[in-house]
Amino acid sequence: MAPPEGPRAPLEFGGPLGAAALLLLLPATMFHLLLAARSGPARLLGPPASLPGLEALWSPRALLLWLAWLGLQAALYLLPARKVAEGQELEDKSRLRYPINGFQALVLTALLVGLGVSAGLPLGALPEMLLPLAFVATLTAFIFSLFLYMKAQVAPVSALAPGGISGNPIYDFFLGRELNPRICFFDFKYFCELRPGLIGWVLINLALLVKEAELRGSPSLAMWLVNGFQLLYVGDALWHEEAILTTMDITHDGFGFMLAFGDIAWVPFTYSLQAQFLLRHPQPLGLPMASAICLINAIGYYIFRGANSQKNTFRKNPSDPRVAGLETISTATGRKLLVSGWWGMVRHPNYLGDLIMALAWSLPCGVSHLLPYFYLLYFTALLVHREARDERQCLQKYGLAWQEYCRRVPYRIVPYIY
Ligand SMILES: NC(=O)C1=CN([C@@H]2O[C@H](COP(=O)(O)OP(=O)(O)OC[C@H]3O[C@@H](n4cnc5c(N)ncnc54)[C@H](OP(=O)(O)O)[C@@H]3O)[C@@H](O)[C@H]2O)C=CC1
Ligand SMILES: CC(C)CCC[C@@H](C)[C@H]1CC=C2C3=C(CC[C@@]21C)[C@@]1(C)CC[C@H](O)C(C)(C)[C@@H]1CC3
Repeated sequence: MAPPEGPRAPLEFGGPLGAAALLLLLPATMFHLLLAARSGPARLLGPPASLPGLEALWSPRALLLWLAWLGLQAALYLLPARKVAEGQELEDKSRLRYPINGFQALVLTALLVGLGVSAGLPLGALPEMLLPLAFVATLTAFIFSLFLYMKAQVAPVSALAPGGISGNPIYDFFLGRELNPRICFFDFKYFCELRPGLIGWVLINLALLVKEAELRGSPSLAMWLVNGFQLLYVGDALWHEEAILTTMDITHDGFGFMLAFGDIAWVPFTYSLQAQFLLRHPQPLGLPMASAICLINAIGYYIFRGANSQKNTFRKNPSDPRVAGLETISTATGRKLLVSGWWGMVRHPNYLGDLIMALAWSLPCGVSHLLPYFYLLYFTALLVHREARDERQCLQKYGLAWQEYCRRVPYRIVPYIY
């Protein structure tokens, strides 16, 4: 269907050229990281020691395993949910409904994996399959994004996202045209954002821990910390699953290659980079340092969770006693903006907490290599860019009230610094 007339959102990521470059660069970066983590020098910058042939990338066993994983997560998504939540109001004033059973999917997956392992499933063999698994995940992301692009051609105009209707096929394929592509109750974006990739990430971490125990007798303290911190992060995301319904990805961004690849390939295979690194590059870690890193993670988590929960509670019910006493600014839309509490400290306190946790995930890997700090570097860039996008949208939405908020809360992410 033709895109709507009228003002269009400004092009992001350098427009069609930037999008075309990212289509190649993102998968290339992911494979570079996978190869670097298993190589001796583990260099973040510079070419990998050797390039894999097709036989190292393509494996029918990996394809089967990958399809079984997607099938399992889809089946768990379709199980009866403890709650069905309503999303934000859409342009046509309707609200979509979403099953809240992500945490249940995580627990059931853990039980199934536990059963499998006790029946002889070799979890420690998974790290050897990361390359072909990442390859089929990338192929799936391309094919799936093509399907999403075609599906959007026949979707009603009201179902399209503001950012993905430039009319340029490469740009729209990358950013995603349809806001909430679904087949019946199955919401592709919501499913992909929280299930196969996020749960896959902790499963890969666990497999790396098991492999380390096989190789060295027991997992290292550093490996335990990385596994524990990231499991907490994923468990928290699934426990607070409903909160994702107010994030930018669900309310504003279309579902195209960027999110499809990000969700199902980038997250599991690059977010597990620290554990991949530790398997081949063991790092000594004493108890005092480990305790300090735990404290950093706890501070980050406290800020991240406090800020996200405060905003969610406020958005759901501004007269909830937990947020009713906070200072606010009224906006012309009828919605208010918090100007005290976490959201009075900086304009994105949740990003600050997330970044502090990112640092804690890298520190167990020591300071001899830059590679395990990739997540921290990438994530800083992602959040700075995301913050700028969000500010633009908020200024458009709230106008003068947003300017007043920026005046009262001048720092974006880090108090007195940025
Ligand atoms: N690990 C990862 O790879 C990633 C993690 N994240 C994490 O996801 C979480 C969600 O991030 P994201 O969706 O980017 O953005 P936020 O959750 O920060 O949401 C931004 C929205 O919050 C509302 N808002 C902003 N300021 C205020 C205020 N003062 N009072 C009330 N509402 C306000 C506005 O929406 P409105 O007014 O319409 O409600 C704004 O558009 C973050 O914790 C982030 O760190 C994000 C990206 C990647
Ligand atoms: C591949 C590209 C460079 C960028 C892709 C970005 C995506 C990987 C991220 C965009 C927003 C995300 C969120 C989470 C994971 C990463 C992606 C998909 C999130 C689910 C992680 C867990 C958090 O608790 C959260 C708040 C639920 C996150 C929501 C945003």
